[in-house]
Amino acid sequence: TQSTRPQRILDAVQKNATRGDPRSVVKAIDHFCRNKEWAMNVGDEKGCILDSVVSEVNPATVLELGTYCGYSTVRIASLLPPHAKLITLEFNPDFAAIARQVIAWAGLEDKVQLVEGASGDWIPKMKEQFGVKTFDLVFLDHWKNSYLPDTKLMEECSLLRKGSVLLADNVICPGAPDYLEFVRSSPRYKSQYFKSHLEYTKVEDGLEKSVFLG
Ligand SMILES: Oc1cc(-c2ccc(F)cc2)cc2cccnc12
Ligand SMILES: [Mg+2]
Repeated sequence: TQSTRPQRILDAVQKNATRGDPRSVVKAIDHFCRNKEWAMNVGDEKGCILDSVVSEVNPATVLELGTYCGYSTVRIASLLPPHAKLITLEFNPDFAAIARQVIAWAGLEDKVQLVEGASGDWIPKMKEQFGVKTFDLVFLDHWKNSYLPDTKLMEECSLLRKGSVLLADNVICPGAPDYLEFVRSSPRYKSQYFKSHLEYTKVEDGLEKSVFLG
């Protein structure tokens, strides 16, 4: 039977990465996607910026919107302090099934809760379902036209506190113009653009870091 690209990414991890070693999982996926098949992981260049923001925030609670194969989930979770929690939402069940196995291979299942479904449905349930009060860090990496509505929804659900950090991937390519306009013009956010490149390419892309001011 024909395999899918996420399946081939998982195979590359299971063949080339060491169980329980998150950095080797990240390296194996980057090597596969740079040399064999492009895939929409945040990648190593933007991934280093992600790592620096995670380390700076040192979050106890993280929400990731858009798991795909779990590449950024593994990058983030590998940097979290002992009792910190990462909740990652994935709409596509096939992606979620692969991501669970990638996260398990990295040995990070205790730090990660992967939830299948639509962000718009799950964001209002975060408090009651997962006992989350607020998120210290949110990584937006799902459908670009969901960035803005989901951000407004997180505000409405009081899931952001003074100092919560939003980090958004792909603000240039594919682009999230309405989101960028909002966080850059709103008095309730302090925004900063980190120029980079679309994963595994020379095309411009970047991450937008926005601190919620309360
Ligand atoms: O990092 C990403 C990249 C792309 C993308 C796809 C095709 C292109 F030609 C260029 C960029 C899509 C994403 C969708 C969701 C989360 N991240 C994405
Ligand atoms: Mg992305």
